[in-house]
Amino acid sequence: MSTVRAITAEAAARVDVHLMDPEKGGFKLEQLMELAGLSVAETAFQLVHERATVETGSRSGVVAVLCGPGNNGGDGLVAARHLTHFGLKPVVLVPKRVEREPFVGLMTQLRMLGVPSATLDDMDLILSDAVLVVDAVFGFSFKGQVRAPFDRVIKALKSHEHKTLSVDVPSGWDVEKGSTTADGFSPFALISLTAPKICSRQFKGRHFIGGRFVPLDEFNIDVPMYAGTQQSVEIANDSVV
Ligand SMILES: NC(=O)C1=CN([C@@H]2O[C@H](COP(=O)(O)OP(=O)(O)OC[C@H]3O[C@@H](n4cnc5c(N)ncnc54)[C@H](OP(=O)(O)O)[C@@H]3O)[C@@H](O)[C@H]2O)[C@@H](O)CC1
Ligand SMILES: [K+]
Repeated sequence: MSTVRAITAEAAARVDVHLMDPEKGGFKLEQLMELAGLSVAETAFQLVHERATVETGSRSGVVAVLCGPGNNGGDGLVAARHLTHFGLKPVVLVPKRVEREPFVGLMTQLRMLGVPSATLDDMDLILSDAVLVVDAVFGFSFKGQVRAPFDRVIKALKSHEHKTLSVDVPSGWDVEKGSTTADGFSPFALISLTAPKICSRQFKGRHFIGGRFVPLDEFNIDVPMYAGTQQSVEIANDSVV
């Protein structure tokens, strides 16, 4: 079995900076976020269909997308937009609005598509109704103890972990140490962007890699073998080293 090397939070931030340096990577944040969000949406769509819920009509087809105040949250907003075009029914929950781009534009795009934006008061209802929950609350820049109002969000995610896909890092996990409590939040699926973070060595669920924009060999990262037009690849959950 082939292995995939995990990277530290610091290495992940370094890759980000390099990619967005006009003299080096030449990317804009919006471009990377679009590709990251597309890979999240593709994976979420696959998981919804595997669970045979949309086809049987037994559930609502609602995908709850919980978005935090950083770029992880931005990935969630992009994913919600793609999911609408894929024929699913996302509902976004953004507990802390960010009044700068690309967040403002992404929220406008969602409004134009008629994607509902829920409040914390609706959270429990929406999570219960959802066929899949996308956790885009915190990514590789999360530090310390979860602060309000996100403590409430992480607690609610715990109750729905059996149907939660986490983006990049299970929210609330230390990016290196992982879950710091034995009975902590443990999502059933994770999509690591670019490369798994160190904490994912302890992750036991279904593990995907997405964010297909890193040049091969450039950062000493194990870029997975994406097939054809695929934006994400599933890896064996004990293959992260
Ligand atoms: N190259 C790639 O792979 C790409 C990756 N991308 C994505 O970007 C993600 C990294 O994004 P990021 O750096 O903006 O940080 P992220 O983790 O979303 O959160 C920061 C926010 O959380 C807050 N916050 C922190 N700790 C907290 C606490 N304890 N309790 C409460 N709040 C806390 C913090 O607030 P502050 O501490 O600043 O007040 C800040 O607002 C990455 O994981 C991936 O998903 C793509 O979009 C682009 C290409
Ligand atoms: K997350």
